[in-house]
Formats: sequence, structure tokens, C-alpha cells
Amino acid sequence: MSRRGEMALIAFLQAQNCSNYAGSWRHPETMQDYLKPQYYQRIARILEDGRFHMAFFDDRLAMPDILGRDHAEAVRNGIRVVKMDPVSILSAMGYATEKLGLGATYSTTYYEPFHIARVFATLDHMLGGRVAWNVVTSLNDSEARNMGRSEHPEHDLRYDRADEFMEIVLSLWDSWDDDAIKNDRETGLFADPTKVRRLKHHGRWYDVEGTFTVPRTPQGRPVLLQAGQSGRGKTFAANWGELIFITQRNIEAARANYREFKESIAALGRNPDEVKVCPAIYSIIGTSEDEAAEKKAQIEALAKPVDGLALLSEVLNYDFASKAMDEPFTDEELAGIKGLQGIRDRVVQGSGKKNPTVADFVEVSGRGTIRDFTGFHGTPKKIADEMTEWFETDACDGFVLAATHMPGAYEDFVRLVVPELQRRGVFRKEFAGTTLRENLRLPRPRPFDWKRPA
Ligand SMILES: Cc1cc2nc3c(=O)[nH]c(=O)nc-3n(C[C@H](O)[C@H](O)[C@H](O)COP(=O)(O)O)c2cc1C
Repeated sequence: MSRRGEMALIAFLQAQNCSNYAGSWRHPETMQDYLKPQYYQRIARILEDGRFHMAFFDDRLAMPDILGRDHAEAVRNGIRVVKMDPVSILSAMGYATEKLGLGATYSTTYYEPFHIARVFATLDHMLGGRVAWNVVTSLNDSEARNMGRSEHPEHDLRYDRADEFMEIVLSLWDSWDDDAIKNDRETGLFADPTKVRRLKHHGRWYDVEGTFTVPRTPQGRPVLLQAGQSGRGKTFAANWGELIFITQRNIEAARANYREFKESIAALGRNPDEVKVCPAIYSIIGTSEDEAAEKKAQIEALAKPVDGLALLSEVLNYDFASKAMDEPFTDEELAGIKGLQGIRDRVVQGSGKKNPTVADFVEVSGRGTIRDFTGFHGTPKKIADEMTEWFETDACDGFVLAATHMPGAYEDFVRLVVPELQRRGVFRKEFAGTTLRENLRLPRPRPFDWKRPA
């Protein structure tokens, strides 16, 4: 299948006081009405004008309060401490737009399958088939405690449980046939009961028995997003994801990872063209290289050292205040990390040390800085050339653009880079349809097509 014109562009949003870049709230141009729907609606309109495929919200069920086992530093410094439920925000954005896709993160570890199935199916009806669910298994003990558990479950176990969770959610979404509803007032037949299946699921983790209460949705079912990066996480992503988010340091590593992902998707009997792999990026744009460099320096100066420490503690589920900066992690501590293992592995590799120190984690991971993701910085032409090279040489199918400040980073990108991408023929000028699946050129799924031979 030709991918010409089909680069996927997704905005990586946060329902909170800052973007992914914690220091962004200190940027003089960041707008501060993030507790109001207008803030999100403004961003949605900018993205729709730029023909973005989707606005997607990250989420975590706790603020970063693992550093020093206290919330004070995070709250004082505004380190991703406000986190609102993304679903009502998606509704607000959806009502302000017509074609922009809208995705939100919900956790398989802390919600129930019926709940998630119902929330996203309802949204997909309300927003005309534009909805996606980012499937995560969550990361840390603060989330566990907020949700009434004592500690966060072990890494691979979370994914085993999530596999069963997905079977339930998808069975519920597929339980009403498209033509089940008759609405025949003359005969009195509302819906054909033979076209509505009752779920009887008795598995290792879940016993769910009942009939789903939301009819099949405009796009068949919501699009599934996933971002597993560990071996187990990637297998899960290859099994279920339709848009897969990754973090990649350079184009060579991205190409190797892309090939590996597409092969594992094909090996599972899925069509690799129907799964899009998209790295997370930042982009700082100037009309000249000097202007871009100046803007970048201004943005980088917003980060505080405590941002990195708080955000590392959060994703690795480990209190970085419990060690001195130059103290190495023991083998046992490294092996016991339950959170984002990809960062641990990258730091071990990048530092060249079997037992990296706290300072190595801060430096190599770039957590809390804009080095957290690959950067495309410079003039619009240079950025568009680089993105085109990634896209055309099979390093990715598109990008997930995080903001350095809000909403300016998206305004700049839509005004300056999108036309360059369109001129190069890699990004579309118009939406292909009205549903998110149509716009991503993903076919409308047949019921139970996700059931593959074991
Ligand atoms: C672009 C991107 C977005 C992500 N969004 C979330 C999120 O909203 N919530 C969350 O708990 N984890 C999120 N993650 C983390 C992943 O779900 C996953 O846990 C992580 O990449 C580590 O992989 P692993 O679980 O296989 O170890 C995101 C990761 C990436 C790359």
C-alpha cells in the first residue's frame, strides 16, 4: 500500500497545568486557563485547522509524589500535578470540532473492563466515530494507593492481566451487531435480541457475565492506542495496538524498531499496514536557525533539576531522594524497578555502566527536559525535511507531537511546518473522511476479527 500523503500527525496533550514538558507552565506564552474548556477547545481548533489526525491525552492516576515520599516539591514546582479526567475534556474538544480524532488514556490495572468499554463506546457515539483509547497498565505505587491498592502489580503480570481485559472490552464492543436496532414502532420491536450477544467470560483474572448496554459504534469500535516498550509491552502492543507510540533517539534505531514491530505484527496474523508506529517528538520552530536556537535556549532554561528527579521517581516507581547523586544503583534495585523499564535499560546502555548513578539517570534519560523525546528543531524547511526522511525511509508512519508551551508550539507547527509537509506530498491537505478510522485509513473492523488462532 502506498503511504504517500499518509503521515499520521497526533498531538500529545496533558489535561493539566503543563505540557509533557513540566517547565512549560513557566513559559511566558503558555496560557493559564487549563481548568476551562476553552483552553482545550482552542487547541482542538488549531489542530483541526492543521489537519491533525488526533489530539491524544496522556494520563496517570497520581501526581509525581514519590520523590522524598512527599508531594510538596511537585506541587511547589508545578511538576505535572494537576491531572483532570481526560474524558470530559475530550467531549468539550469534540463539540468544538468536526473531524479531529480524540484519544484518552485509561488504565487496565485500575479500571474495570465494562467501565472502560462503556465510557469509550459512549464517547464514540457522541463524537461521531472519532474516539481512541490509549491502553496503559499504569506505572507506580502512588496510582495503586489512590485506587485503594497497597502496591502496583509486577510488570509482566500487568500485561498478562491486560490481555484478558482486552478480550472482555472487545467482546463487549462487538456484542451488538450493526443492524441490531430496528426501532420498529409498528411491530413494537426495538432491537433483534439474536443480534445482541450476552458475554460469559470466566478467565484467570476476570469473571464477567452480562449484556453490554451501548450499541456498536460509528467506527465499529474505538481505535486502540498503545505504547509498550519492554519485550512484554511490545508484544502486547503488537497484539492489540492500531496506533503504537514509541520513543526513539535516532533514525537508525527507529528504523530497526519499526521493522521489528511490523514483523511481529505480521507474525501475529495482523496486517502491518493497519498498525501505525509513531515516535514522540518535540519541535521548536524559528524562521531562521538563529531564531530557533534562541527559542530553544529560552525553553530549555525553564527546566529545574527537581523536575527530572520527580519525574524519574514517578516513572521508575523509585524514590530518587533516597540516594546521593553519585551513588550507583545496585543490581537488586535495578532488577526491582517495576515502572518504565525502557528508561532503566536506556540509562544502563547510554551511560556504559552496569550500575548507573542517580546523576547518570538524570543526564542520560533527559527526563524533565525536552531531551526526553527526539527533537526536530530549526527552520520549517529543515524540520519538514527531517520528518519526511523518517517517514519515507520506514523509520515511522507518523509522529506524536508534544508541546514545549501551550498552545504556541501547536500554532507554530500548524502555521509553519504543516504547509511544508503538504508541499512535499507526505501529509494530506484535507481530511479523508469523518471518522478517525477513515482519516487514519484503517478499515472498519468486522466483529470479533481480533480473535486470532492461538
Ligand atoms: C507516547 C507515549 C505515551 C504514553 N502515555 C502513557 C500514559 O498516558 N499513561 C501511562 O501510564 N503510561 C504511558 N506511557 C507509557 C507506556 O504505556 C508504557 O508503560 C511505557 O512505554 C513502558 O513500556 P512497558 O510498559 O512495556 O515497560 C506512554 C508512553 C509513550 C511512549
